Amino acid sequence: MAGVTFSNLSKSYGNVPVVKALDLTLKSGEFTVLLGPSGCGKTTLLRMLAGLEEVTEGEIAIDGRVVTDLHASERDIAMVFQSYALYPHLDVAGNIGFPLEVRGLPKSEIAAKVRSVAGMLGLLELLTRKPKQLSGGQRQRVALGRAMVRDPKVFLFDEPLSNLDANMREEMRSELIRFHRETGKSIVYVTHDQVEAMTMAQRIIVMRQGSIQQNGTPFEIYKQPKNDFVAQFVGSPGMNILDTDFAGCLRLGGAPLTVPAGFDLSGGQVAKLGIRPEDIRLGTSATTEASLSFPVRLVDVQPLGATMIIDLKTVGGNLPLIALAEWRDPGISPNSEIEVVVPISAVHKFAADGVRIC
Ligand SMILES: Nc1ncnc2c1ncn2[C@@H]1O[C@H](COP(=O)(O)OP(=O)(O)OP(=O)(O)O)[C@@H](O)[C@H]1O
Repeated sequence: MAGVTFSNLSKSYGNVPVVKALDLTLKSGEFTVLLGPSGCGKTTLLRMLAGLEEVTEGEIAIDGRVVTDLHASERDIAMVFQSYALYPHLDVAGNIGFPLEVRGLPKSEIAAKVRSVAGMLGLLELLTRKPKQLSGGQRQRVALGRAMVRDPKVFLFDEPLSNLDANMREEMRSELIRFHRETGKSIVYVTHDQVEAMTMAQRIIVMRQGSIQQNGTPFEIYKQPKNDFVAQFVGSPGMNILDTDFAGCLRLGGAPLTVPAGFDLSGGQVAKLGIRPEDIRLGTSATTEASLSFPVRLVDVQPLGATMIIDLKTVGGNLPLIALAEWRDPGISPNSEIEVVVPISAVHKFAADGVRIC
């Protein structure tokens, strides 16, 4: 099975670099998600892998074979786009079977392969429909079927679910996970949606401005973000990052903060504290864990259903802080003060340049 290696890979448009000297190896059979904000270079990287975009510098290898200068058709990959890119004049069977028609396979073999793939994707009832007679989710399944029928070494997906409504997205996420489990194929999947990344990926590559910020499992990315950018980008809502400084003691937005014994300040290197919204407890409810606690003002509460987002501001420093808790009456009204408690095991520390301090 196919692993992918990018070596010192760069891409510039004119003199604007969009992928910068990137070194990355993707394991064979892994479901890898390229995650990052709009414009960070994810699609460009995927298109270079697909052979749809020229490389400015560096090398790409699939399965140990250098493909940098090979035409897209010689790379044994299949790409599924956000826009589906189906042929409107062909029915579902025609669209799925198209790559095999091009290869000149016998009609009976094509029909058998199309039925097998359509069966896996729940499309057997729809084989004679045209794309315009299908829902968005069904169209995306046809696009997936057209990629699957080729049995490529690597599947590439470019934000394939972003045109679907929330329910359909959830359903397709489950199908893609099942598809990967059943085929064991290498998948490289581009998205800026961190929920998609967390739910489907075995490995997440977080990108920003053409460079890799972190390469890790979803657990590593969430629990041990390498810097404050990853910490804030991953999570919904993202991690709170609070500026600190030292003036005799640790201060939070200028207000003194008492830290419990065992809270290592790494010789004053800590410039920012990171706290996940779900790790914040409201009120000084009894905890046996060593914790940070400080006063905040309640700004607003936004119920989400099972949970609620609580907007807070630190007292003294006026730093915004978001907490996530089970939906209930917070027991206080806007502008009143309350103590928040955060176990020190849940506090992330970052240096002034944003790099994680372990
Ligand atoms: N053909 C092009 N000519 C010039 N600049 C381009 C071209 N294609 C992409 N870019 C620029 O390269 C940068 C990276 O684009 P890319 O599409 O790879 O980002 P992305 O991370 O996939 O973003 P999105 O999530 O919005 O699709 C962007 O600043 C974009 O404007």
